[in-house]
Amino acid sequence: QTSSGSLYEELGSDAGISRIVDDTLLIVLQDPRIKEAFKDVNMKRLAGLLKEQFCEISGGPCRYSGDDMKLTHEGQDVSSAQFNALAEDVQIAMERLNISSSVQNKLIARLAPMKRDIVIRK
Ligand code: HEM
Repeated sequence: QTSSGSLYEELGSDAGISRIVDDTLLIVLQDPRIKEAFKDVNMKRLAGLLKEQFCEISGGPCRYSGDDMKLTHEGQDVSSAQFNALAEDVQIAMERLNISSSVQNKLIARLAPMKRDIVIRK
């Protein structure tokens, strides 16, 4: 970890983010709290978009090419508990990849503000 390093670099750049996203989605598909929501979703496509998104929000060189979070999750009826479950799954994936908790917390902190767009239901 260099002093000039962005969160993107701390996460292991493209290869590291790729592993985080792939592992997260495997955990999500086993997670009884949220797996149902993804049963008809093209997971390969979702993985590609999440990689772009995580890269961009961590200060990497990618640009997210998907739909905005509000539009995407409208009609999914995502609850606050489900949002928290997904964030927890991202954290579990990072923990298993031996990413330090300070770096884990930084990524989670950048995902947290998306909650207001993703969760409509109170
Ligand atoms: C930190 C939280 C989350 C992030 C960053 C996130 C991010 C994304 C992204 C980038 C996409 C792809 C957008 C596109 O298709 O253009 C997506 C799609 C989707 N998300 Fe989320 N999401 C989050 C939470 C959730 C939760 C909690 C649920 C449900 C339990 C959920 C359900 C879905 C579903 C079902 C799709 C696929 C929509 C479709 O292809 O029709 N998401 N999400």
